[in-house]
Amino acid sequence: MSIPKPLYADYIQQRIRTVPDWPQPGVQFRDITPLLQDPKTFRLLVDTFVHRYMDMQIDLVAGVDARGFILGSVVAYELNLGFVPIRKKGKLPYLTEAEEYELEYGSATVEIHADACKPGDRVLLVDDLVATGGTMIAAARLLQRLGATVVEAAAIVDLPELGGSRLIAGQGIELYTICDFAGH
Ligand SMILES: O=P(O)(O)OC[C@H]1O[C@H](OP(=O)(O)OP(=O)(O)O)[C@H](O)[C@@H]1O
Ligand SMILES: Nc1ncnc2[nH]cnc12
Repeated sequence: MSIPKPLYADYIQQRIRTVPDWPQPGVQFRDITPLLQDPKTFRLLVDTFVHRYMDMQIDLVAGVDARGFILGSVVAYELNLGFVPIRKKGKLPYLTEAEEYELEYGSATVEIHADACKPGDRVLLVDDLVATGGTMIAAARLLQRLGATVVEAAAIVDLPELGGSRLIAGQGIELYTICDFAGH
């Protein structure tokens, strides 16, 4: 059964700006900065996630570098939980686990501190957007390698035509998004 759309999904979606041909021709960039800038939509956005997760016995919230930090840390704070940053390669100072993933062109690596969570932890994974799904899957693999259970992956936006949400589901990871956009 699919998860019903949250009450304010349209209100939130209307405040996401589309910038054509950025960062390269053909890409429709879904810019969440207007959503964050407006205090009412920012609060609605955070509250939407808090309402969804407040009864799910989450132990920890993990957010993906960089836009996943903005949302994930506030959601963690509101849920009275700790926050774990999953960072791009070379930024974390202590012992790390790393996972490489494919981008549209080339590859990238995300890292997590080896002691960021412990076996059995129930983790909520947060990013702003799912496109090809590579980032979310790599982040989930890092958490799983440390023995955590990814209770759900959550994002504001899904771009279903890029196939990421299907890939994430294919990995057995539950995905919750507030709105989706056609096209890239
Ligand atoms: O589903 P995918 O194809 O993996 O794409 C989604 C990722 O792309 C964007 O981050 P980006 O890599 O542009 O980094 P940034 O947050 O530093 O801008 C976005 O914030 C997601 O993390
Ligand atoms: N179209 C898009 N808009 C915003 N962030 C993205 N990350 C990958 N594709 C994106």
